[in-house]
Amino acid sequence: MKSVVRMEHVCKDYLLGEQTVRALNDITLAIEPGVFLAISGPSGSGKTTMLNLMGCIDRPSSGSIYINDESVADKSANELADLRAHSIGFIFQTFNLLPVLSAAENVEYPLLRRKDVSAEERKQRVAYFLDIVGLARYSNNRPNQLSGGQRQRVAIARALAIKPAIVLADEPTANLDKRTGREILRLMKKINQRLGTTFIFSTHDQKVIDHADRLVQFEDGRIRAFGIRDVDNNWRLARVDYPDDNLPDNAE
Ligand SMILES: Nc1ncnc2c1ncn2[C@@H]1O[C@H](COP(=O)(O)OP(=O)(O)OP(=O)(O)O)[C@@H](O)[C@H]1O
Repeated sequence: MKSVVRMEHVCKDYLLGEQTVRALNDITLAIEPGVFLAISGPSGSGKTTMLNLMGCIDRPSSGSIYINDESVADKSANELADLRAHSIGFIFQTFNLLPVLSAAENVEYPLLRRKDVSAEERKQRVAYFLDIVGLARYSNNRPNQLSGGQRQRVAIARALAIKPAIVLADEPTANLDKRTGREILRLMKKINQRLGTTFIFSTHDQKVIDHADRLVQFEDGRIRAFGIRDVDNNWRLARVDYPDDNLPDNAE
């Protein structure tokens, strides 16, 4: 079956002084195109690490990662940058807009790397995606002339401008008030349904999880459960058990 992201036995270790921290422990999963997938789990469980690996911002310590069924293991830094520029949009908790650029220029920015997109098409895409996120009137505003919700809308338009197969969003509503956060999620969902873009986002928040149609629950760098909505819109959760689950904490 075709997948937008596939991981096989992926581990990620960070070196912290003398100590090795295992942030991801033997992750295997495949994500189908077009899903609206939440990665949930407590702080430190590995969500951001997972998104960084999916986005080819970082490399795994071991295991294999495939984007659109193509292995990324042998790609150079430059080839990974190209892959990101064509296939992966990013949305961050802190928006990460360039403060000296207008909303339109921020949306245009990732397209400047794309030699296959003409100046004319760049303009059209900027206008189209600013319109999709409801900000056509604000195209000349700089980020500090926009509200938090509007800034995140610009970031969504920026992520979409490359027409990515996947949008990765690290806690996209964490810095927004509840109402604005809900609006941003509804907007992401609308785009998911209208354009078929795969959205993968991390969150702690049950209200955010409620918008998803797929769920991957993390705990201590491992997948604890996979979730899928059934026909009645209820979660059907498949728990993943590990051989060491029932060992007492002091077991050798
Ligand atoms: N650059 C790093 N160097 C060392 N350890 C790291 C680094 N980045 C993450 N870690 C560790 O890896 C583990 C997973 O971190 P990660 O940021 O992926 O978790 P998270 O689920 O996204 O947490 P949060 O919800 O707080 O953002 C944690 O134990 C964290 O301390």
